[in-house]
Amino acid sequence: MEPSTLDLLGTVTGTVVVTEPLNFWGGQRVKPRQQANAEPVFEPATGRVLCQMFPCGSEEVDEAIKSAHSAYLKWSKMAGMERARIMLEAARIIREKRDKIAKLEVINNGKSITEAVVDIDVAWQCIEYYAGMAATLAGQHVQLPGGAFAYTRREALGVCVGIGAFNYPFQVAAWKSAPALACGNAMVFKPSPMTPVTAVLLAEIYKEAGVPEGLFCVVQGGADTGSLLCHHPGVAKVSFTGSVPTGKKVMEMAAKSVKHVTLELGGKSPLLIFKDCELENAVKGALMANFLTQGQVCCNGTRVYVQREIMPQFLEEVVKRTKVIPVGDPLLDDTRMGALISKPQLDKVLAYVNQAKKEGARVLCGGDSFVPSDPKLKGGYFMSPCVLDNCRDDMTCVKEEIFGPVMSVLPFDTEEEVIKRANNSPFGLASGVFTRDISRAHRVAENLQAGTCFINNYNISPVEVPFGGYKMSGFGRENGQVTIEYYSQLKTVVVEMGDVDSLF
Ligand SMILES: NC(=O)C1=CN([C@@H]2O[C@H](COP(=O)(O)OP(=O)(O)OC[C@H]3O[C@@H](n4cnc5c(N)ncnc54)[C@H](O)[C@@H]3O)[C@@H](O)[C@H]2O)C=CC1
Ligand SMILES: C[N+](C)(C)CCCC(=O)O
Repeated sequence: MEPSTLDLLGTVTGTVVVTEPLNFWGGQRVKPRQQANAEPVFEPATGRVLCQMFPCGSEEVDEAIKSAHSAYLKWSKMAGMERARIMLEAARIIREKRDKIAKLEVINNGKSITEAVVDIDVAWQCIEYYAGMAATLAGQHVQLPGGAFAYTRREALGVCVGIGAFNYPFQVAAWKSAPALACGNAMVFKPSPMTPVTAVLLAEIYKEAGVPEGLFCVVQGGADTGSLLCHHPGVAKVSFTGSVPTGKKVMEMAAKSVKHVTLELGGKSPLLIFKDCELENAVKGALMANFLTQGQVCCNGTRVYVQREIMPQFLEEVVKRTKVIPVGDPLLDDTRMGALISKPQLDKVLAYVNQAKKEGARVLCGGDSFVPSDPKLKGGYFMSPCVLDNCRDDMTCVKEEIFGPVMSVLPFDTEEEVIKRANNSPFGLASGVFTRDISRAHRVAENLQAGTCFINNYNISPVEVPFGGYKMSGFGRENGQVTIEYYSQLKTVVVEMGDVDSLF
């Protein structure tokens, strides 16, 4: 019997099997055309197969894009207020189904339910926020000589493609689709092949809210399906979230037909903790900067620079708190850290810890695979959160994005020195500073080369503020007013009121 993926309340880890089709276009779930190349999708907390992911081939991608295009023709002609009303309804439905969506997200992603609930809240807030902006889209009127004038129209781009990473499956689908839809576009979304099960819920919710059929489509697949989308002539824009190497490929593919591109890529963000900080907040900030979603967060502040005078107190406190983070069944309310996304990801992160040891870092806590006492979690991809001391800027753990719960702590002496060291990275997604000196805080924020700087907190990303990278962390933004510009184009209309003054 096919369980309904939204009939989950009361379920526990290790019990859900998803058999319903995970593609969505033409206003409904679509069965995969072929069973070839199926990939098992795992429940990270148990290592059990949750479902099969059947990648879409070129005919399916084509169908989805055609379906999105016909919806775009209707949607883009509607008034912003009309679009807003439907988007607000979608936000309301997400709010209503929040706990069930969060539960499925946990089962597929492995993060704690406490975090997943916040993710789903951020998703509906994002849709609500852009619903509010849909009716504000407007052009300018420009008076010209002789009674002539011009006006500008802010128009949709067409069919936009969203490609997501595994760490925030539902939220990233909302972050991309909300501004896209507000501007009058349609979207074809491809989730990560490791987390295919929740994007289709968003598609159903948009449909229930009243969008034209095909406006938000979901195609499943990995790199091959992704490149079909990036090469497709019917696509106007690709918004990509993922790693730097894949981002480069996406940009290259999009360049062939000059598609618009937004790239939200990886990071190795610095967090600067000055001796005049409020230490307890700085410690809490460092934990928030490193351990959300088992450390698999692009904007994490994984290079923690601590001013030498307060290093002993900082380390003592941060290690004390890291050691007591409850790791285990992600569906339990008390759990604060669940399982990493996959066995290969867990092995990769553990290998980074070993490499760090070889290069001279000292493990102050964690860094080992972890087997919870509950027997059903024996096959899960858990590890104990890790703090590394004795780090230097030239170590692998300080230079490369680990994408796991590993914090590298480094001492510094002066502001000038630490800014230079913090900026010495090809990445530039986020950064943070803890200090009580307000001039220093703003000076540091000005001088750090990153798309975001958090002052006296970390990893707070309200939908009202832009999020995105500098340097190799990408370009374009998500969230905030400015993202409207990344999902729309400006037309200038020039109007003559007199006779044509021809030179010929
Ligand atoms: N800046 C941001 O907002 C975020 C960045 N990331 C970054 O993503 C990485 C981890 O996520 P992963 O899912 O492992 O990244 P990934 O780059 O392996 O995959 C991301 C997405 O790209 C697709 N893809 C892979 N090859 C493709 C190709 N040739 N053409 C088109 N699409 C292709 C994948 O199927 C997946 O949907 C980390 O580096 C992390 O920092 C993750 C989350 C947020
Ligand atoms: C939600 N937040 C801010 C912790 C992370 C969002 C970026 C990402 O998708 O990794």
